[in-house]
Amino acid sequence: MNELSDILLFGLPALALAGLGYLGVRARRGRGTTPDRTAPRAEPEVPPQDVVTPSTTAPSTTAEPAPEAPATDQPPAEPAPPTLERPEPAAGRMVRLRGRLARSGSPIGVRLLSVLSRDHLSEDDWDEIEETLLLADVGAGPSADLVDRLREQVRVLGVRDVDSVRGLLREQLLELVDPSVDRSLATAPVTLEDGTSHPAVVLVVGVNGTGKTTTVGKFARVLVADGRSVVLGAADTFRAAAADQLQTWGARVGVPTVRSDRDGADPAAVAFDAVHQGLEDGADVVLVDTAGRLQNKAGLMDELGKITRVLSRKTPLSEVLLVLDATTGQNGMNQARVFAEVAGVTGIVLTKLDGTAKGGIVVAVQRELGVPVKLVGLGEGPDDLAPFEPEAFVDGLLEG
Ligand SMILES: Nc1nc2c(ncn2[C@@H]2O[C@H](COP(=O)(O)OP(=O)(O)OP(=O)(O)O)[C@@H](O)[C@H]2O)c(=O)[nH]1
Repeated sequence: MNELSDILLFGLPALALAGLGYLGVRARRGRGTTPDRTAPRAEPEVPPQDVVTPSTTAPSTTAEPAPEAPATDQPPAEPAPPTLERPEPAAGRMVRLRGRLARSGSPIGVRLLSVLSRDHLSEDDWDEIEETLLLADVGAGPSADLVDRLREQVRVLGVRDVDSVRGLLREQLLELVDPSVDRSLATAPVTLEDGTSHPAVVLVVGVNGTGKTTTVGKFARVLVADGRSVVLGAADTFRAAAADQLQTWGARVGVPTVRSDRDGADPAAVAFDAVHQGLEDGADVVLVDTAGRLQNKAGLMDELGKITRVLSRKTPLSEVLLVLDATTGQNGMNQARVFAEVAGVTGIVLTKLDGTAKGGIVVAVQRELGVPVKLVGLGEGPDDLAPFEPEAFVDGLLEG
């Protein structure tokens, strides 16, 4: 009953507000609501929504040019809708990591190989190898395992030349990252028992500043590049600018954003409205950004618990992605544990992997949580989000 009243109290007003925030699409089509006054004014390139098709088909990536303004005293024509961006396909983006790591200074692969190719490997050398792995956040257990296995192989095979050592190291690192894990993202619409088709709902959680909103924006582009229709839900109602930020990301590729105009609105209500909108539009995927402030575990549990409860009453959650900042090391691991416990995480997005020598956190977080890394952030560019590929990752570490 409480939950029902939550929806009645917060859901309905937020639905109305979200209607306002729906980039003006309804207003422009003459359905009587007011246009979105909160669309970021500093973004003149944001197209009017009626250029965009927020429904089952992928938004057109080129907009029709506006007709010439008539030379009469009629009201001035609307400005020409700008061309929507055409995001790059996501396949193969991981290879960028190599170049990005090379710029980061001391990739672990270079350090490991320089020790491993010494003529006689002393105890100190093996300690140095283990220390390098630890500094890269591989974690104590996996680092010790890798050193043991390498020691054994080097002893048995007696290899010293750099190419053979590189081969052994590559094999061992790959085993730690585990290429056999299923890293696919559940973004296909789901058919419920009653035969109705629902959008895949992806909830994105994580601590502020890890790159959550940016990741949701980049992920929308990945999906659009793949021909999917997407609705964004700005359930990070704690920071008003986060909704603007998300809306701008979406508008660049013709994806609508459901948001509330009220600071501190109920995030569960906004998330609910986003899913409702996705259903109404027949969208393939609804991506929901959350605030996830980690002031205390109970607060987080309340907030995320309510969002998941309210959403799953409408449609099942397809993915809960935890965004972690690769540069935060052990601190990131502590956050990961709390979120995994609270939110039922199904995949990790590791951001800021560019420019850090701490890529080993991929191994640590997967081992600790038993959840695979599915996406990685490789920079601040709009298409710098890549599906995680173990081979390309290890090659990036070794050859960066
Ligand atoms: N170098 C780099 N920067 C990134 C990456 N992903 C995100 N960022 C940057 O990280 C900063 C924080 O990103 P946001 O998306 O605002 O973080 P957030 O977690 O949503 O933070 P809140 O909205 O405050 O909750 C921004 O400057 C992003 O450009 C990445 O993969 N690499």
